[in-house]
Amino acid sequence: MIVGSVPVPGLVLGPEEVHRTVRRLADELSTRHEDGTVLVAVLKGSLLFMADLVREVRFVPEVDFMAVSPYPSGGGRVRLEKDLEIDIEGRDVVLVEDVVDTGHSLTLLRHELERRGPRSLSVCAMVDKRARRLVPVPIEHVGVSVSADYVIGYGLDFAGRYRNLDLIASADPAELARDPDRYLAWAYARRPARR
Ligand SMILES: O=P(O)(O)OC[C@H]1O[C@H](OP(=O)(O)OP(=O)(O)O)[C@H](O)[C@@H]1O
Ligand SMILES: Nc1nc2[nH]cnc2c(=O)[nH]1
Repeated sequence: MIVGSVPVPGLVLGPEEVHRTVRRLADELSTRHEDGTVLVAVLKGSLLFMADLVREVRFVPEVDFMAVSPYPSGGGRVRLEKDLEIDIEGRDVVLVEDVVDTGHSLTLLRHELERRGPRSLSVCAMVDKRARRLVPVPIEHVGVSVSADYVIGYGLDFAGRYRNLDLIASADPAELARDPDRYLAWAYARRPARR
């Protein structure tokens, strides 16, 4: 979105809508899951989402973390950077993702978790960029589907910025590549007042 000569991101979900979305997803999970369900967050982007989700679910979750990263050679290949600490065989597992883009990361993660023999496995993703998908992969619980190419906020960064925002916005990656701080003033002006 361009206002005058200053490009600004498009708001996808404001802080209230983010919170409502997390509550809805937590309700969905709570109808299907019971105490002991393992919530696996994918680092680093799922940091805020996971922190909010565990406070909204109505069962006692166990939490663990994984991380993946693309091979430098590219081509959509992804490798596991950090593995779980717990054994998930026979457990109900929910993978908590901030965003699904091409689907390469989620495909690897689903495969990795499935082969360990969980009792059930589902995915809860805050943002689904469906139009960008290169590999079809199931997502059982979706927060918001967006047509944007690139989103920031609520865990999603550009060069380390914007993760700590309570909102989700679409942004122009070319603009961010030119100036990673481009949207900081816009974003910080929208931070909720401190309680
Ligand atoms: O569907 P894909 O194209 O594979 O993209 C999705 C991946 O991208 C994000 O991580 P990111 O690489 O931004 O790392 P970060 O969470 O550590 O910032 C997200 O957490 C997924 O793991
Ligand atoms: N920040 C950010 N990271 C991503 N990784 C994959 N897609 C995205 C996105 O839209 N935004």
